[in-house]
Parts: sequence; C-alpha cells; structure tokens
Amino acid sequence: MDKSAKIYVAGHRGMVGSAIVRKLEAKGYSHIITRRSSELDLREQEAVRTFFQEEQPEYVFLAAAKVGGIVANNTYRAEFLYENLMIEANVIHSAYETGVKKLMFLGSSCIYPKLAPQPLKEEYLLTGELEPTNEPYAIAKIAGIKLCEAYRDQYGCNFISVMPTNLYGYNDNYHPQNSHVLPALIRRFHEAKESGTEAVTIWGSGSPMREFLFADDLAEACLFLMQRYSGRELINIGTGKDISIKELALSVKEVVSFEGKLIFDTSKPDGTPRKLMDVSKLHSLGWQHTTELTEGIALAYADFKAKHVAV
Ligand SMILES: NC(=O)C1=CN([C@@H]2O[C@H](COP(=O)(O)OP(=O)(O)OC[C@H]3O[C@@H](n4cnc5c(N)ncnc54)[C@H](OP(=O)(O)O)[C@@H]3O)[C@@H](O)[C@H]2O)C=CC1
Ligand SMILES: C[C@H]1O[C@H](OP(=O)(O)OP(=O)(O)OC[C@H]2O[C@@H](n3cnc4c(=O)[nH]c(N)nc43)[C@H](O)[C@@H]2O)[C@@H](O)[C@@H](O)C1=O
Repeated sequence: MDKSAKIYVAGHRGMVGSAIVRKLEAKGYSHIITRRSSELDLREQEAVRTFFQEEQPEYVFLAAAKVGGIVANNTYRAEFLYENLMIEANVIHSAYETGVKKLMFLGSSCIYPKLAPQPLKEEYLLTGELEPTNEPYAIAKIAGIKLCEAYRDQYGCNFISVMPTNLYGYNDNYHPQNSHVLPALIRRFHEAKESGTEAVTIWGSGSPMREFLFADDLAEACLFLMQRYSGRELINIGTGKDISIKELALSVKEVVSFEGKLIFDTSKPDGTPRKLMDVSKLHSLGWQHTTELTEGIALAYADFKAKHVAV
C-alpha cells in the first residue's frame, strides 16, 4: 500500500473507522475516500456497485457495520443480522468486481463459541454453539469471514479478516441502553457523580470476564496487518489480558472519581462468561498493543467530557 494509494475506509465516522483514518493520515496516506451512510447506504446493492465502479478504490477497510452492546444485539436481532449481511455482501462482492487489490474485513470476538477453551485461538471458529444474545451479529460476522475466504479461494482476491476484541476509545457510542459496557459505565459514573447519586447500577453479576483494546491501538494493528499479512486465516486482535466486569467498574469509578456504591442488576444478561483472545499469531507477526486499560479509560473519559457534557 503506497502513500498515494486510493484507500476506502467504510464507516469512517464510527469509533474504529475514524481511528483508522487518523492513523492513515498520520502515516502520510494522502488519498483516503469516505462516505457517510446518508451519502452511501451500504445495504443498497446498486448504490455500492456504482460507488465502487466510479471510485475504483485500491484498498478497502470494511469498518462499517450495525454495532452495539449486549442489549442492543439481543433486542434488534433482525437488524443486526440483516444489515451486517447486506453491508458485507455488497462491499465484498463489489470489491471483487472492481479488482480491489486488498480488503480488510473487521469481525468480532463474538464469532467464537460461547464455551470455547480460553484463550480463543483462531481455529476455534465453528467448533461449538454461539452466545445466544449476539448470535445474529455473530452469524453475520462469520458470513463475512466466509465471504473473504470464498472470494480468495475462487477468484484469488486478497481479502483478509481480523477479529478485534471488545473496543473502546474516541468517538465511542455512549447511548445508555445500546452502547457497550465501557462507554456505558463512563457515562453512568459521570452522571452519578454530577448529580450526587449514591449508587451506580452495573448490568449482570459483574463476574463475566472481558478483554478491552483501545481503538487507536486497533487502528494501528489494522494498518500493520494491511501492510504485512495476506493469509487466508483470520487473525485475532487484542491485548491478551482480561478483567471481570466488576473490576472494570471499579477502574471506571476511580478514573471518574465517583465516591458512591455499586449495585449489580442480575435481571440484565451476563452474556459470554469469558472471551479472551489468543494473540500469539499477532504477536509473532510483530505487533503488540501499547495503551493499557487505565490510561485508555482516562483518554476515553476526557473525550466523552469534551464531546458530550453540556457547556
Ligand atoms: N465497538 C466494538 O467494541 C467492536 C467493534 N468491532 C467491529 O469494528 C467495526 C467498527 O465498529 P465501531 O466503530 O465500534 O462502530 P460504530 O457504530 O462506531 O461505527 C459504525 C459505522 O458504520 C457505518 N454504517 C453503519 N451502517 C451503515 C450503512 N448501512 N451504510 C453505510 N455505513 C454504515 C456508520 O456510518 P455513519 O456514521 O455515516 O452512519 C458508522 O460510522 C465493526 O465492523 C464492528 O463489528 C469489532 C469488535 C468490537
Ligand atoms: C464487542 C461485543 O459486544 C457485545 O458483547 P459483550 O462483550 O457482552 O458486550 P457488552 O459490552 O455489551 O457487555 C459486556 C458485559 O458487561 C456487562 N455490563 C455491565 N453494565 C453494562 C452496561 O451498562 N452496558 C452494557 N452494554 N454492558 C454492561 C454486560 O452485562 C456483559 O456482561 C456483543 O453483543 C457483540 O456485539 C460484540 O462483539
């Protein structure tokens, strides 16, 4: 990928897409093309085909998707399946038709079986039943992996798949119900501190284990792999370290300086008990994360305050 290559970042206004654009710009890539969903709805086959034929991108980062936390995944099950299948099928097929040199598809750690051995190795894909709360999303993401493999096998396309662990960072979604746990807790602890509320509610038992990667680190890994990896097999992207949701809540509480108590609402789902990525493949290629969790939470909280808190 040379510095003047034409690179399409799908989903450039999202947390991950915006981090990829920042990283590309910082490294001197000068020909990045983007479209908002209001300009190009990736669910629309003809619109996607026309866009690829007119623009002829050479490289594609596919970071556009219907995304959300455990409750959003479990509530909007049809949308998570339908929209993600349409986006992936349209973009990957058009990339094939227009001869894109290389495409990176972003999946998720939820593609692995709910009770797979830990840490999750890439070869555990399709070896057991999925976590029910996000099965539709996971099935769509597995279809994306299989599209990349199939277009590679049949047509020789250089389409690669990466599986990020749970992410957080700048431009995250802070919706009270639909977001992921880390932004949800930043917002809830902040609002409780501001309003003088005595306790903050954490969904579930607090015992599930999760791994968290700062989105700017993920973006760096994506560029690294785009430049150096062209294999058929998927690659996990994570830190290789996890913590319980209770421990995460205590870390967010400390960063936000909330003094009150925690309450666990066990009527809310826990989801998968643990999903720690095996990152040995990524490490052996020469990439490791740099932002540790406490530092990353502080950066995300500063971004949240700058963008979401009324002035
Ligand atoms: N967040 C996380 O914890 C994780 C995310 N991932 C993956 O990373 C990728 C990016 O996620 P993230 O940045 O968090 O998500 P965001 O919700 O922040 O961003 C998603 C982007 O997708 C775009 N998009 C959604 N639907 C359409 C559509 N129909 N047409 C065109 N664009 C569309 C949106 O564009 P617009 O703003 O213009 O509407 C939005 O900017 C996804 O593939 C996700 O599955 C993987 C693991 C964990
Ligand atoms: C990235 C990943 O994201 C989703 O899976 P998940 O890992 O379960 O993600 P989550 O961040 O929503 O929850 C993590 C844990 O945290 C607990 N939890 C506590 N309190 C809040 C809370 O306030 N909000 C949320 N969302 N969770 C909370 C929650 O009960 C759960 O035990 C997938 O659907 C799928 O889309 C996917 O790939």
